[in-house]
Amino acid sequence: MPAIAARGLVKTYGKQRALDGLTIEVPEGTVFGLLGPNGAGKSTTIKILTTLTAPDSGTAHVVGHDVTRNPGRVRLAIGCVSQKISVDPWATGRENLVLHGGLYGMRPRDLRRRADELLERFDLKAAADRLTRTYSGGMQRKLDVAMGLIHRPKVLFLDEPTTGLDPEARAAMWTEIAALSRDEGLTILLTTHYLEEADKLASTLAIVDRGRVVALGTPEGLKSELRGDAVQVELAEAGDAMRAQRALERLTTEITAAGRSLRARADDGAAAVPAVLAALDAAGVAVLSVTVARPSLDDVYLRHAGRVFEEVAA
Ligand SMILES: Nc1ncnc2c1ncn2[C@@H]1O[C@H](COP(=O)(O)OP(=O)(O)OP(=O)(O)O)[C@@H](O)[C@H]1O
Repeated sequence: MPAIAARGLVKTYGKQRALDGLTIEVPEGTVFGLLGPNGAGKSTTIKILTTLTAPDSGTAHVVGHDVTRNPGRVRLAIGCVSQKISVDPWATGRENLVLHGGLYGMRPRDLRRRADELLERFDLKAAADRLTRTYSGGMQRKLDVAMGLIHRPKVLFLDEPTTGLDPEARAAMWTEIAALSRDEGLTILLTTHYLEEADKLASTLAIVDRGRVVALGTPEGLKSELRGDAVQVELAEAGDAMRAQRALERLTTEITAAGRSLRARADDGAAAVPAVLAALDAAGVAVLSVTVARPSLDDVYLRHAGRVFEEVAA
């Protein structure tokens, strides 16, 4: 039985179709990433799976319980860490954990022990009895995740767990999330805008666009579907994009233009560079740079959603 199974989820807000038949299945003990730009439908999916809102149609089960028929069972089995930090700034780290565990009706002795265990695990022991308003963003985020785990859930939902963190705190959070799934067999569903985060953490990835899953697989599998290298050309003038596109048609495939950037694919990118430069020069197109890279998740996104990820996110 999968830990999470959602089939054909549809959710509409007024005229806005947030989910348009989204289907995912998450095996127990794995980290599943929902990757997509702002407005793709990631948070709406989490809201449905965590019983905060009901789908217009479709079904969803979490650890075997139907989210609409049996929300109480689902809530006991899951931990949620929402996009916004939910720690009480006027309580200490330990108090936050105890307050949160109390909501689940945990017994005081067990709760104290579990709070200590989590403070230790998230390296917050020294700060445990300080008001959390004195914590750094990274520490607050760690406490937030610890709160989500207080009642020993089987499935943890993390909605953009590293948004707003500096690179160091982000890397530390990645280490924690990977360890949670590896050491404790926790099933984790996370949403992210960061291609790098999805690449690093998720064993399976669903790329979401306009409320649907447009690509599904392991990060490596998705990347290896793409043949050859990605060639990116920065033009001096956006007005040259059409001419440049035509000049590259015989040398590369899958050419797309966005502003002054052109992306294309070539079997051997490095070998294609001189020919690309020569063809653009012959067409009278001024070039600022040409770069070649192995396919990234960005290329996977472009292939499946027909758009460049960063642009959509911006
Ligand atoms: N309560 C609401 N009322 C109206 N529209 C909503 C509501 N919640 C979400 N939407 C709309 O539904 C669409 C999907 O939103 P959702 O928050 O699920 O996307 P997301 O992928 O999580 O984006 P983000 O990365 O910004 O959190 C968006 O167009 C959004 O504006």
